[in-house]
Order: sequence, then structure tokens, then C-alpha cells
Amino acid sequence: MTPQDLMKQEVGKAAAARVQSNSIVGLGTGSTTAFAIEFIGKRLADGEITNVKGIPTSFQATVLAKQYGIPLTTLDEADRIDIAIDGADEVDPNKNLIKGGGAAHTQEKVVDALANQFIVVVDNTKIVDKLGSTFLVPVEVIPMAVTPVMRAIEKLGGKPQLRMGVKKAGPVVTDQGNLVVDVKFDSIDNPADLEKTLNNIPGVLENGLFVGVADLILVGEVQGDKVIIKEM
Ligand SMILES: O=C(CO)[C@H](O)[C@H](O)COP(=O)(O)O
Repeated sequence: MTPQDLMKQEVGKAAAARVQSNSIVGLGTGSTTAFAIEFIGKRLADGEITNVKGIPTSFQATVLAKQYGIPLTTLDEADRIDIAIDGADEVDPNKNLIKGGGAAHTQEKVVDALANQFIVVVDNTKIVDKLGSTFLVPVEVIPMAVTPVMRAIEKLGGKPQLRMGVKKAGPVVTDQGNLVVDVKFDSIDNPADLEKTLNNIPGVLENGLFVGVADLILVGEVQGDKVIIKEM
């Protein structure tokens, strides 16, 4: 396991340890959350916690929850989400995030924003002074609007690029059947304004800026030969 994978595993485990019996848990997407899902499943299997139901944020989360024996529910059935655990691509000092590296940010924002407590799990490579420093802003777009949306984003000063598949010819298609445009902004001075402005472009479904949504950030960091977990 690489040091980064080790950080992801330990931070996933730390978040899973916060899940209590009789709770409804938002299950995020990505490689860090995958460890959290695995450990929630283990705690259920060991009888350490009981009566936990998951609400997945993607096809990936659904598959993992089934693999690790976490019963699932839906937003139509559940009256609340007690805790959501999800990864991020960047975290700033105000706990604002860029998400969507796995093209799942639309469902993630719905679930994470509804949770009474939203815990973000990251390794320390994801911590930045300013959003947009290392990662592009993902924007989910309905397919027929992709060209006008890209033009509108250019007018805002962004440099958009259509996300292409890996080991799949053509663009990435989201779980909703849409496309993802990744946008480079020279400087994101006001993430809250940009989040709203992007979502106001006709044809945009949702973007990966998560402003004021996260309650707690758990950060995995290698120190010597072990991983410590810091809180933000
Ligand atoms: O937002 C996401 C998926 O849409 C992920 O949570 C984000 O990309 C982080 O993934 P990872 O834990 O694999 O680095």
C-alpha cells in the first residue's frame, strides 16, 4: 500500500468509527470513502453497531455497500440522514470543498447537504490555501447544452474542457446520463458566488464547489511510520 493509500484507509476507518447504531448514513464516492464503507460493513458484521442504513451517492457506493453488507434506503423512505461521509479533491481553510473527481458531485451534494453531520475524509495532499489551486471545478451538464455551457463558462473567465473516459472511448457519462466539463479558473476569490453563478447557466445540473456544507474534516497524515488523524 502506498503512503497515500494508507492515509486514505486510516481516515476512512476513523470516520466509520463515528457511525452509531440506529442511524442513516450518507455513503460518499471515491477511493477514500470506499475504505469508510468497508469499515462500516465490518462493524455491522462484528455486531459492534446495529440497524444502520446507507443512502448511496453513486453507482460505486451502491455496489460497495452491497459488497460489505450495508442495507440501503432512499431519500423517499428516510426522514433524515444522521451522518454523511464523503471524500474531496480540495479542502480550503473555511472547510469549503471541490468535489466531483469521480463525477458523482450532483448526488453527493444532495446527500451531504441533507446530513445532520457531514464528515469529509481526505489525506493531507487535499488541503489547499485557495480552491482551484490544484484541481479543476467539475460541472455536470445535460448533453444537448454542452456547447453553449462551455461558451458561457469562457465568458466568466474559465477554461472548460470536456472530461474524457479512461478505458472508454468518448466522454465520461455520469450516473444521471450527463457530461462533465472541468473548468480551470485562474483565481477563485469567492467560491460561494461562483457556485451560484455556474449553477445559473441553463443546462448546468450541478457543480463541484461545496460551500458551507462540511461540518468536520478528518485529515490523514503520515508521521514517521504511522498515520495520524487531524481534525479541521
Ligand atoms: O467527489 C468525489 C467523487 O465525485 C470524491 O469524493 C473525490 O473525488 C475524492 O476521491 P478520492 O477519495 O478517490 O480521492
